[in-house]
Amino acid sequence: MLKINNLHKEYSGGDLALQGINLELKKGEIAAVIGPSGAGKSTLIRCINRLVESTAGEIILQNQDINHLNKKELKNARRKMGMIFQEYALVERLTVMENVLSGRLGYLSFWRAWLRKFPQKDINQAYQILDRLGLKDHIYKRSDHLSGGQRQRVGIARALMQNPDLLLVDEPTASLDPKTARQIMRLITEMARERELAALINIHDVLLAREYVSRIIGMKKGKIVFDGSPADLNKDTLTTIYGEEDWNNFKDKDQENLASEGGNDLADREQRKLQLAASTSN
Ligand SMILES: Nc1ncnc2c1ncn2[C@@H]1O[C@H](COP(=O)(O)OP(=O)(O)OP(=O)(O)O)[C@@H](O)[C@H]1O
Repeated sequence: MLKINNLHKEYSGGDLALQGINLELKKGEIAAVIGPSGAGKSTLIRCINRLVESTAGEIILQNQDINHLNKKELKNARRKMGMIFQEYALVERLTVMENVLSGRLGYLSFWRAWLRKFPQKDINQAYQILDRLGLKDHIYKRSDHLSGGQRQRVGIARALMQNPDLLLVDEPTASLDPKTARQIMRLITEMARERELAALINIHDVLLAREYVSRIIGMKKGKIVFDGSPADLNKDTLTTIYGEEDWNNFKDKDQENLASEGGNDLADREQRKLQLAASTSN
């Protein structure tokens, strides 16, 4: 559903953020993008919906060449791409419901959008999604009265309201505590699976990526240097992505992180330990 061919991005200051990215994502496929700071992860995600204009290369989304769409065509194509941001990007003074409904703005006529006059079916859909995401009791609260985890759920709900085919997710857990981060990552991947959405998730937390997605894309200096399953992440591949480090401790660190993650029930933690053991056994 998404095919990226030889994508380049050079920022005006001369930074070569993307240097020949080739990538294909199938319908319903969820991939995490990992890599050191400055690798180009955010730039890649933002080039796909043209929040950042790429310098060369092709982005084919459902047979449309995104880089060559006019304004109206781009508006329509963007409806199919739900974006979830690290800092939530909510309108703070608006309620949860108003923020979620704004995911439908791209579908309304100019006057309906101007007057914020949403059809009843959109309002019903918003209630359903908010219920599914555990926000039923917060629907009419102002967004700035919510916790970080609740705000990110609103961000997820708004993206889902677009009825997207692709989720573009930029560091969704970076501002959250470890337990909330896991809940958010679980929700994003669950919702994508339920709706058969493809998703590209830029995330710094390798453990979370490894736990929740089956495909990991590793970037370094604007290039893809790893594309494989979580089980393929080992000392050598981590060194390729992040550089030299004592990765022997990586497994022990997993266990420490588990121990410090208070509040999870035992079964959940045992399950995670088993997954970690399986993925580090080679
Ligand atoms: N708006 C911009 N103008 C100029 N250079 C930029 C801009 N945004 C990013 N860059 C540069 O492009 C390169 C890639 O940045 P990008 O933010 O995509 O990396 P990243 O992997 O997402 O990093 P991080 O994990 O720290 O967010 C970096 O060298 C960065 O300095």
